[in-house]
Amino acid sequence: MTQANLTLSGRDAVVPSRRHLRLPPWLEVAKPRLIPLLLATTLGGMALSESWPLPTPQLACTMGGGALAAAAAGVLNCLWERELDGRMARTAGRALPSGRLSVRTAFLLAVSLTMAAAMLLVAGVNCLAAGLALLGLCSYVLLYTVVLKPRTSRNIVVGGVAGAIPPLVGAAAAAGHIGLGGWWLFGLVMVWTPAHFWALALLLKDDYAAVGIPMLPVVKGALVTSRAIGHYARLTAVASLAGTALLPSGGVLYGLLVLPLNGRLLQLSTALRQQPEERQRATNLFRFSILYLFGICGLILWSRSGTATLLGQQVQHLLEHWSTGILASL
Ligand code: HEM
Ligand SMILES: CC(C)=CCC/C(C)=C/CC/C(C)=C/COP(=O)(O)OP(=O)(O)O
Repeated sequence: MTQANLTLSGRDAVVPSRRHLRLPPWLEVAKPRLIPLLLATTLGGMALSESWPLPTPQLACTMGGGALAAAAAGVLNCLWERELDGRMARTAGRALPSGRLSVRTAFLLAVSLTMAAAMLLVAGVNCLAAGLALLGLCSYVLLYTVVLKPRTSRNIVVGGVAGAIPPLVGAAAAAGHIGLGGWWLFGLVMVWTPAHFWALALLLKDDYAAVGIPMLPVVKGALVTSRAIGHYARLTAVASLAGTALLPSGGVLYGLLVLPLNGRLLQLSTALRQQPEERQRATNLFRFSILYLFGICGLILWSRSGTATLLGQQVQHLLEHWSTGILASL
């Protein structure tokens, strides 16, 4: 398969959900396939607060408002990049560049989604959560899409702050302020983003090079990118362990169960570092990066359940018993 063909089908081969049916134009521009993981990190931010679990109406308003804000951000990103998308193989068929959706309709959709998100979060949650959601929207559209993406190869190191804001929205929704746990998950998503996206960017570098977007693989090549990915993967693995101390309950169990996730992340990033040009290795890492973050958020949520708390206490008792026995035998 030629490079161009692989790049053309790169989207289908790489982005997990691309094999599904095409969505209606007005839904496609909202980038709905990103929203489940963004909401998972929002839930993770909530579960890290002492106020977890939330009353159902507050939980529903937070998730609904977060989804609407992320959708609005996606539409605004597609609006701003419609000309650029039209020139890249992966995105040329999108609703705006292909004319399946008008700019006017998309703009009205973006304004409606933004207003609906703000109203739902202010009325059903609190002003801090609403303000943070709008900050996430603005940082994705203005800071990343408009300012950083076309200018610097480190665009997602800073631009990643946009995708890391949903945990802050969740923490603010649960407790009315952002505690240490919320900031920890914010930081974890920040350091997770480069490995997530640069693995994909390795597969799409011809696309980005053709339109002059200075993604790291275009500017520095596959070897430097794979090294940077390894650096951030290690940073992610270390940062994830802080959850053991920051979770209000079930931290020991979380700390044990996060180890295989980190092992796989480091294994895949090391494999890519050994063969940076091997496209399947980049694909494997990109796909796993999504499962990894779902896994982290799933562990955070589960560790706050009654079952996990009981199990965690037993594991902690066992560990204390073993350590006492080891010390006694020395
Ligand atoms: C600035 C930071 C980020 C960049 C530049 C980025 C970039 C991308 C790109 C280009 C795609 C392929 C999209 C497509 O072809 O339709 C993608 C897919 C994806 N991203 Fe990221 N991403 C970022 C942050 C995030 C964050 C924070 C999350 C969630 C917490 C996330 C979740 C996903 C998911 C779930 C997919 C797969 C979507 C699908 O299956 O169609 N990304 N990302
Ligand atoms: C709270 C809140 C609303 C936060 C916003 C979070 C958000 C929507 C993050 C999106 C991250 C992402 C997938 C960027 C890709 O943009 P891209 O332009 O590089 O992707 P593309 O090339 O596929 O269009």
